[in-house]
Amino acid sequence: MAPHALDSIPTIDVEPLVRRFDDPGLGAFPDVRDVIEQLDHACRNIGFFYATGHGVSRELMDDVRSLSHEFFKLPDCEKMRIKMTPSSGYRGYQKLGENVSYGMHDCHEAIDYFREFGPEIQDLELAKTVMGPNQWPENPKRFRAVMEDYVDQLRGLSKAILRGVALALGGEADTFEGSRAGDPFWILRVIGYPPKDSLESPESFGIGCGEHTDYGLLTLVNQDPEIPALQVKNSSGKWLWADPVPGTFVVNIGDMLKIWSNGLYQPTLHRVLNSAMDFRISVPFFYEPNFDTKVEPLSFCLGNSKEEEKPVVYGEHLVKKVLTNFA
Ligand SMILES: N=C(N)NCCCC[C@H](N)C(=O)O
Ligand SMILES: O=C(O)CCC(=O)C(=O)O
Ligand SMILES: [Fe+2]
Repeated sequence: MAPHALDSIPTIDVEPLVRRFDDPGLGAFPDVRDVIEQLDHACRNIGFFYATGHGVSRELMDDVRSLSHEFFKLPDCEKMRIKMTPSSGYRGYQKLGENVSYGMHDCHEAIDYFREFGPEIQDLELAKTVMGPNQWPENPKRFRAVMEDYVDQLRGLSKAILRGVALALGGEADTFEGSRAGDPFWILRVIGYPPKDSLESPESFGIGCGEHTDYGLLTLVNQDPEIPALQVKNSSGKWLWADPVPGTFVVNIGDMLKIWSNGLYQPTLHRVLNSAMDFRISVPFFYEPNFDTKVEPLSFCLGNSKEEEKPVVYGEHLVKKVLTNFA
């Protein structure tokens, strides 16, 4: 069935999935079935939804963003102490305009954290590009501990949502575990979008973040309240605002889910416009497959399209993206 273009982004209360996460009969509960149906609808038709009932406290979500504000307010020389370079595995701080989307300098500064590799991956030639220690600032003092706690919680939440997505596709709940995504790579991007009229040469930048799809399985975005900035392109090509709804995550699917679902769940183009007068923070968490996994259509998804999606090794896809982002 062709996707049905939605004119608004649905909200899904994922609480039953979170509460019953470890129940072996997960897919049989009526409340879980209800969530699965909503997930299927959202993933087929728009690839985006707001998640409520996710169990991450409002205090933690707010804390993550306010520590990020504090960091970006520091003088440049202090921020540059955790500068991202090729030898840091592209992990660390990038100043305004360093990230590039399709040739335009994005109007944001950011810190990238990537999952650190265990010994099995350390020997992989492919992993060398993004290998290195994560870089944590000395200030704010609580930054590292709070972000690490946040990553732990979002890993658990993403796994729970993906159990629902797996059931929605008609697979077993643990489809995205084990050798597919049981040892998930992840990325945390702490992003700051300055108001454009605060810049000395606004003409040298593109928009906050140029249109793109995300690279992996699932993205969970925690954005500042009251600043509409994120836009999502629906299947009729219309840009919809994903306005902030305090206490929710904006969730979207990534490139790898398209391959695994053989085209049924397509990642959606989105972009960021920073037209507000205030500095905006957004902290997306990207939950990805195992770094060395070969992603190919799931056997029970082959019938979703006449053509078969081409397999890719997730790590190759990521490295290619990272290298073009900082060209
Ligand atoms: N890990 C993820 N998904 N990061 C998204 C960054 C998107 C901007 C990037 N310049 C691009 O064009 O892809
Ligand atoms: O800032 C946002 O709301 C989203 C950023 C984004 O799409 C990304 O970093 O992939
Ligand atoms: Fe994105």
